[in-house]
Amino acid sequence: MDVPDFTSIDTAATIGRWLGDRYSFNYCTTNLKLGIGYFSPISPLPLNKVILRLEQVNLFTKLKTQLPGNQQGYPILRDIDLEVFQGERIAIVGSVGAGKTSLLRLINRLIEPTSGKIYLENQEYRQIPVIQLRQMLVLVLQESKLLGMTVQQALAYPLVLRGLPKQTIQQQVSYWTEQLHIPNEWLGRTEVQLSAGQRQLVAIARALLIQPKILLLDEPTSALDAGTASHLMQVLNQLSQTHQTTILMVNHQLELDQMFCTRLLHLEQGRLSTNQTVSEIDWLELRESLIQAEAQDDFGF
Ligand SMILES: Nc1ncnc2c1ncn2[C@@H]1O[C@H](COP(=O)(O)OP(=O)(O)OP(=O)(O)O)[C@@H](O)[C@H]1O
Repeated sequence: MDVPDFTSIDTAATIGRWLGDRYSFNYCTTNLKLGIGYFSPISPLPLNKVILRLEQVNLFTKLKTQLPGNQQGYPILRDIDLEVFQGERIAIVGSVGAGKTSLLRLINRLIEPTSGKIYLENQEYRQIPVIQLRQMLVLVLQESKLLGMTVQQALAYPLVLRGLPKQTIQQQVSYWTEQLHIPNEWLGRTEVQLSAGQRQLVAIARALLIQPKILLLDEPTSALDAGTASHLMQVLNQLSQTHQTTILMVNHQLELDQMFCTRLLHLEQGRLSTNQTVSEIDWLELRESLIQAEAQDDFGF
């Protein structure tokens, strides 16, 4: 995408169009559409089991130099109430710095809320041993590390920790690498020998190998080409339908959110302004609101 032409007379309109492309229903999704064509229709979910619940969750980050009168720190997430049903596919959108990644990190317990409670299958987070929590939910961030391992070792590692027999581990690794079209040549490579997109795909494969109940994905297609992204979404779609895996995904491509997800959360300055099923969303209004918020953040209008 080209950057705006700041010399243009109609700068605001140019920037608006530029930002608009980012939230476009067509941007980067031409090939995705082909993939989406393969999606089996989203079957109605038996929304009968709440798997995750957030109650009045607030997150403040303390600044090193606190301003007088602001001893609480900087607000990142405010008054988040959320119920997630098993098998839901939830898109999280919001402009830069709205708190999307922080929400995923909270749910994955990489950070603790300043106040409020989080429950997984009705058990309060602090009562669940972290090791057990890590097996139930997995977070894939945009930048994933292989921690000095080869791809093969990194993929096998979570299963080795579980003490599974070598043959089972090999079968599982082969199954998921095949599913995600990860070629055998990558298996001997280390992190520095992989592109950003290859690393992203390997990180997702590793998450799927853990077979979590909840999969947290931070912009899972950001480094992938359209064809690979489309294939990934098909795999995730199938996983969600066959295993009732719950997926929460930060993603800026609204068309993909509309096709793949069952519900959408819109975060605005740390608050949940929208929490609706995809059929209830006014997509054009949402797009406009995202563009406006970003223009305000970036350009002050
Ligand atoms: N460890 C931290 N210390 C201080 N502030 C932080 C920390 N982590 C996040 N923040 C702040 O919290 C806010 C939300 O950050 P977060 O990364 O969750 O936003 P986001 O919606 O994921 O943004 P983006 O779309 O740019 O990834 C930002 O203002 C950010 O500067």
